[in-house]
Amino acid sequence: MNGRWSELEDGFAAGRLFSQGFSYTYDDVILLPHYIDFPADAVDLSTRLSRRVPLSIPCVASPMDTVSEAAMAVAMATLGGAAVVHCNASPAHQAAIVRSAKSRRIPFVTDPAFFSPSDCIAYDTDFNSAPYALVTESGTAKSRAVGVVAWSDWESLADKNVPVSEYMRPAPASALASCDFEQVAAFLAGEGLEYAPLVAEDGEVVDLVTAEQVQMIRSFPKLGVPSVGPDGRFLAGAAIGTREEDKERLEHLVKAGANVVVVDSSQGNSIYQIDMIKYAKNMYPGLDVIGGNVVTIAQAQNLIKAGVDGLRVGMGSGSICTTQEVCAVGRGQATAVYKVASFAKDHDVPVIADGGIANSGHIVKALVLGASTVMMGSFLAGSHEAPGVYEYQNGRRVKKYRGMGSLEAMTKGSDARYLGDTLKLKVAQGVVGAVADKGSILKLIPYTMQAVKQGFQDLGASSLQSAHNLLRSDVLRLEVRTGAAQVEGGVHGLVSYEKKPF
Ligand SMILES: NC(=O)C1=CN([C@@H]2O[C@H](COP(=O)(O)OP(=O)(O)OC[C@H]3O[C@@H](n4cnc5c(N)ncnc54)[C@H](O)[C@@H]3O)[C@@H](O)[C@H]2O)C=CC1
Ligand SMILES: O=c1[nH]c(=O)c2[nH+]cn([C@@H]3O[C@H](COP(=O)(O)O)[C@@H](O)[C@H]3O)c2[nH]1
Ligand SMILES: [K+]
Repeated sequence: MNGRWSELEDGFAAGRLFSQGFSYTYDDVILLPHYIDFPADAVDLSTRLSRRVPLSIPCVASPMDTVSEAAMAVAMATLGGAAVVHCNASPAHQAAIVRSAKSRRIPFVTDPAFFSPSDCIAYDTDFNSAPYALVTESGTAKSRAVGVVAWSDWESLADKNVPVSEYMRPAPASALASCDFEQVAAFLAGEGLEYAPLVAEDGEVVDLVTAEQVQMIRSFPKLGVPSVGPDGRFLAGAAIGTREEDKERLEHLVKAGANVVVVDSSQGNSIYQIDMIKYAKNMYPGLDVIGGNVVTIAQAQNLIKAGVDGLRVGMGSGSICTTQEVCAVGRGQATAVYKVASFAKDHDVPVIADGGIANSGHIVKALVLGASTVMMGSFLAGSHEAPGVYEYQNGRRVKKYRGMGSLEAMTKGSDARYLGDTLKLKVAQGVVGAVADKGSILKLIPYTMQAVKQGFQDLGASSLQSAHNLLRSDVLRLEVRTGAAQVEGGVHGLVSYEKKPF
């Protein structure tokens, strides 16, 4: 071309596209197809969450109190991804969530209610929306199971004021919490049981598994290669803040077996975070520490210098985020991911593209632009595995989803993060909302990963490494979509339609 413009040059290389002074988000850009010489099923999406934490799929659940607790952690680990347990709880409570997730090898948590034989059950809600509750000697998980109360038996009682010992069913044989899904399924089938307590080695009753749950899991796509830590148990991440008291939180989490910690902040390039990273790396050299959030190379540089093993990228891109409106600071997510990943790759630091993921195409774009994983809040909120209960809004089944910087989340209970700030004025950087019921992520994520594989196939990328090679060698070509091109790229011109992705 001899430096001259050529009409045969097609699309832009990422380096050129992202250096023109625009802040682009996923919807602004489109990837041009390349050459297919392998089937979509041959695409390998295995990756790393951080330097020493491998995953078999590039999906991470956000550390938010309407997204990541034990049920999300075990489901994500089962699928080969990971969840980061939120820190909007006391250190002991957060550690208990991590412990609960790591105490089992099955993809679900039912959180049954516990009663002692002398208890009377007054309300339907005492069953935690489950068909069965457990009866133990002391009425807590830490004693021997003596029976099971079926909601249907309780419901048919004329007088609810009788102790459960009078109508409970005898406790069936227990399954060991160390059993994986297939072993639990075989145990229930072998014993001909409808349900069985799941009991840890120390005798603690962990859960109540039912044949119905086993049937439901069987109706989902085949489970992938699970994420298991060096301890042989499900992988679980956990978030911490940057206050002095977060050092004690960190100790609780390490004792509970957290495999990786995320220092959770909207602006990670701070003296507080750098000090916390250095402290955590010094105290627990075997623990991977992820820093963030960052959106620029300068921010990333400081955290990498402090010793992070992973970087969380995104400021204001989240569905519940108002940071860009409130503070005027942030960056378009496609630009942020590309820029930070371009720097982090030379330091072997994996990048998590955090926030703004609304569909599988956004995941493809994030990964191809250099991220190793995507972190999702709204995409996973509203699922069976997300904390909270379903309610109805205008006839739609929804679950609450809220920003961790919303007033409601900031002032929740004993939120230690803001205790020191009681005299300061609090300004929200997030909203409280609701998202539609998404069913189980054990179904949603496998279908989403299949869609991502199809995107990779169109690009001629058989793995994340190969996608990153195409990006860095400028073989990958992109363009910015005009407003009209974005409309054209969506469904348009129909009187009505139903969007049923799978
Ligand atoms: N990714 C995003 O775009 C955003 C995320 N969020 C989420 O909201 C939650 C809260 O985020 P932030 O408000 O950024 O939390 P943060 O804990 O980083 O900051 C809260 C305030 O405390 C100050 N602070 C932190 N450590 C301190 C220390 N040791 N001494 C004195 N002051 C200290 C900070 O400077 C800031 O003013 C997080 O879960 C975060 O992920 C909030 C806004 C934007
Ligand atoms: O500006 C913000 N105010 C908030 O209150 C807030 N809470 C979470 N986050 C960030 O949003 C990410 C999840 O975004 P999505 O719902 O789009 O997946 C999360 O992973 C966070 O990075 C917040 N950002
Ligand atoms: K936003």
